[in-house]
Amino acid sequence: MTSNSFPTETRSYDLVVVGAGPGGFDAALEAAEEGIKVALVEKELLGGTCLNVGCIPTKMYLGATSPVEELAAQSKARVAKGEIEIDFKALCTKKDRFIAATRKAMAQKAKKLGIDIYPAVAKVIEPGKVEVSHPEEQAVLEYKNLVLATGSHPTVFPGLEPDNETILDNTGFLALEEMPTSLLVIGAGFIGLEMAQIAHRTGCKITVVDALDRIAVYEDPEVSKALQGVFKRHKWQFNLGVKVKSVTAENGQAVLRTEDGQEFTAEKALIAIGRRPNSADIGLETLGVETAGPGFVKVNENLEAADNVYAIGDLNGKILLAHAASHQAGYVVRRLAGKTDGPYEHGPVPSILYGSPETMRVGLMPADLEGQGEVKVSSFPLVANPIAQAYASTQGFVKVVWLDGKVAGITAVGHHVSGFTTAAAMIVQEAWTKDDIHKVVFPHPSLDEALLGALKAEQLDPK
Ligand SMILES: Cc1cc2nc3c(=O)[nH]c(=O)nc-3n(C[C@H](O)[C@H](O)[C@H](O)COP(=O)(O)OP(=O)(O)OC[C@H]3O[C@@H](n4cnc5c(N)ncnc54)[C@H](O)[C@@H]3O)c2cc1C
Ligand SMILES: NC(=O)c1ccc[n+]([C@@H]2O[C@H](COP(=O)([O-])OP(=O)(O)OC[C@H]3O[C@@H](n4cnc5c(N)ncnc54)[C@H](O)[C@@H]3O)[C@@H](O)[C@H]2O)c1
Repeated sequence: MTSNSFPTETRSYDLVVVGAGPGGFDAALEAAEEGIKVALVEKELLGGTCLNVGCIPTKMYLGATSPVEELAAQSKARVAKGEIEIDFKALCTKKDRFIAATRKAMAQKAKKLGIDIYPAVAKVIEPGKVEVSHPEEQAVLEYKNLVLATGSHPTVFPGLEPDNETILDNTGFLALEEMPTSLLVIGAGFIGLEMAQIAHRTGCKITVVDALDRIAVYEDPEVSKALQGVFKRHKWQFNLGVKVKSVTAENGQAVLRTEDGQEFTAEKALIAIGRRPNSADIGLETLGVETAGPGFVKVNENLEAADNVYAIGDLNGKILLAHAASHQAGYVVRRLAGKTDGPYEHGPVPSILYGSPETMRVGLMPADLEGQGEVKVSSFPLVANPIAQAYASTQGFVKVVWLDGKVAGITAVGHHVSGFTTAAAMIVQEAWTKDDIHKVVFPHPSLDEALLGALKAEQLDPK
């Protein structure tokens, strides 16, 4: 990390940002672009969870291994045959190089904008003052405004703790030099399902265990069902509605025991059961900041946790997504620059579970709208779409959710459905009626036409 030398005297800034993930880095960058004097403190790596052990490495793996699924689909349709061999070592090198180059570019951009970067642990010592410490150095930074963007870490419980050799969390999984031959995936959420797909594509046998009775629980139940249907055809073993008692490393194997007495063994286990905020040890008590649940920082309608102290991104627990953190950063900077004085509003935030199939969701689903008006759904199966046919990936559908005749939400499951997410977000944001469909020309042939088909389809009561 290109760093600022540690000062012996106290330095003063208009804005001190703690954490250089998508929230903190974007806040620092946008503030500097507004002419605000900024210090950015990061104790590990520029880019935070997302760049180093989250969004980006998982997508590098999913992208590189995607041809495995595409060939498998064409081979089932008997139009192609053969095998794709993934050079996992080469993939790891490519991923590491790309991430390092991105960090370097980030540091250069920050330097160009005059941001002082401190590679240090930050802690608020009193209102208006942050101590930054490094093994050998320490300094105090004074702030007029403070943005806390310290992110989150994997949830662990006694008995469910990674050693990052046999029992992995996301960081351990992404540090593997070779994929295991079998993997126990504990938690069928975003991380579990994306990482299970990566491992599956390298030939790994997958066993999924979740406390709930369906996978991808944040998705519409029909989407979860379709997703699970595809993974079952991949011969993944599902054990849902099961409470995990412990997972331990025994003789070089991962052994999982459930509360109902079942035992599963595999070469490795992945624990992906949610995230907890990094809110301990950052000096919140000196600011009188309140937390909720496992420590998510409570913020007001302006994302303020205390006077002139903002908490954004995973730390406030509103939406644990990188683009949500960046959007919150943009709002805070506009507020500091005097460009807005209204409350934070974000409109529909899209969510995508990557892989093949993918899921996309934006806006509200029928379960969110109970008792709110006349709710209808219309859908279109991918099997009737020529591009889905061309890719021999016809499992899945697009579903539009209507509230009182206006689009309130859109979801989809299938190969490459993330491609029309931004279009879907705009349609939800503008709350299209059926008449608005003619405002935009949809290209032909395209997967987007499945979205058009769902918008045009008969509106029915939700199941
Ligand atoms: C495997 C995985 C895949 C993901 N994929 C996606 C995806 O595809 N799309 C998506 O939108 N989201 C994804 N996410 C979620 C996304 O990574 C987070 O929502 C996002 O990183 C949150 O950004 P943030 O800035 O709030 O925090 P973080 O990115 O966690 O950054 C916080 C930073 O603060 C630093 N820090 C903490 N405490 C201190 C301190 N006291 N002093 C100095 N520095 C400190 C940390 O070192 C860290 O660098 C994924 C997450 C994981 C784990
Ligand atoms: N593509 C993306 O946008 C993406 C990808 C990865 C992660 N993320 C973000 O990271 C966050 C964390 O991901 P995650 O997969 O860890 O969490 P998650 O909340 O998506 O899923 C956690 C799963 O673990 C299960 N679970 C919880 N406790 C359990 C227990 N004791 N035993 C068995 N199962 C248990 C839950 O029922 C749930 O299905 C997500 O909320 C998401 O916001 C996003």
